Amino acid sequence: MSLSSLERARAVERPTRDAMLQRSPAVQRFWGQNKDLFKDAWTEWENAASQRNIVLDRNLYDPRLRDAIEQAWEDPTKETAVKDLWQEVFPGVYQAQFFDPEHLPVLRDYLDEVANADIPLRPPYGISLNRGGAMLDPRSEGYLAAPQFQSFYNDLMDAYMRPISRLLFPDVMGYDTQTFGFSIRWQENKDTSLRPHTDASAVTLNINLNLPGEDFSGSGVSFIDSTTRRVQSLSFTPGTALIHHGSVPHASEPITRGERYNFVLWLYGDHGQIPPQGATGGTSDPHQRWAKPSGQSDGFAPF
Ligand SMILES: O=C(O)CCC(=O)C(=O)O
Ligand SMILES: [Fe+2]
Repeated sequence: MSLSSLERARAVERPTRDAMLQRSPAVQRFWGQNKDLFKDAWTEWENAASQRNIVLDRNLYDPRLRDAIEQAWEDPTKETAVKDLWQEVFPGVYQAQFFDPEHLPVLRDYLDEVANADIPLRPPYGISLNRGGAMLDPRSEGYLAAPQFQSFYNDLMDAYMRPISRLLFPDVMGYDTQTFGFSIRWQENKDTSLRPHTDASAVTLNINLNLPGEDFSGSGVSFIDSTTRRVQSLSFTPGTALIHHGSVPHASEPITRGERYNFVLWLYGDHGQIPPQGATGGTSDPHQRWAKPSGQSDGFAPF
């Protein structure tokens, strides 16, 4: 009897955490050789599993953000309503309510089902290996290839993140064709913090996925002003997001109690290009900002 893709994906022997941390060539081969198998397995899982009744759609967004975004797509000259929802909370760092806390359980239930699917998922290992996280973009090996998730992710990147980035950071225009993303789960005594760093992105959107009442202690993200050296710690409430140039130095402070969940999403240009330091951005008009670039993914993954 022949096994289904889902059964075969579940049966594949997985690389150890040590091998992943060492980035051994065998790990690379593992993801490369099983790429199509895992993609097929996610499709099969989607058609069969208990998450069938979970719908990932625009109801997840904060209603004010969703309305403003939808109006701007209809009439880009109304884009200021989107910009007005973002507050500059540190030089070059903006905050807004992004997902609706009341609807976040839908996304979190879905991600729990993903974890239970028992299909190998590659955790993010940019700066350290995060146990509870997953790669989200098709350019990444071992990404979350479930079709429903992918259409939600694509809409988030194309309809929300890119125009918001262009509005807040005019220099990002043209350095935003490529998408990249991962999820993180911060846990006390496990994956607790990240040292100060910059991201290899033109722009980074960091969206909190904690549910109302799902509290944690510590785990702020501190930002460093490159000009004044001032440091400020920013904290997340359920569904809030921060957006900043990847070049703004930041660090994840230790989590001391509970868990914090988030999506970290990047845009950058073809071949990993980011805007030159100090660029102010050319002149683009609203209709150019509210448009999806025609190019394809260049397949380049920063990590
Ligand atoms: O703690 C956070 O949410 C920030 C994570 C981060 O900076 C990164 O993954 O590059
Ligand atoms: Fe970062």
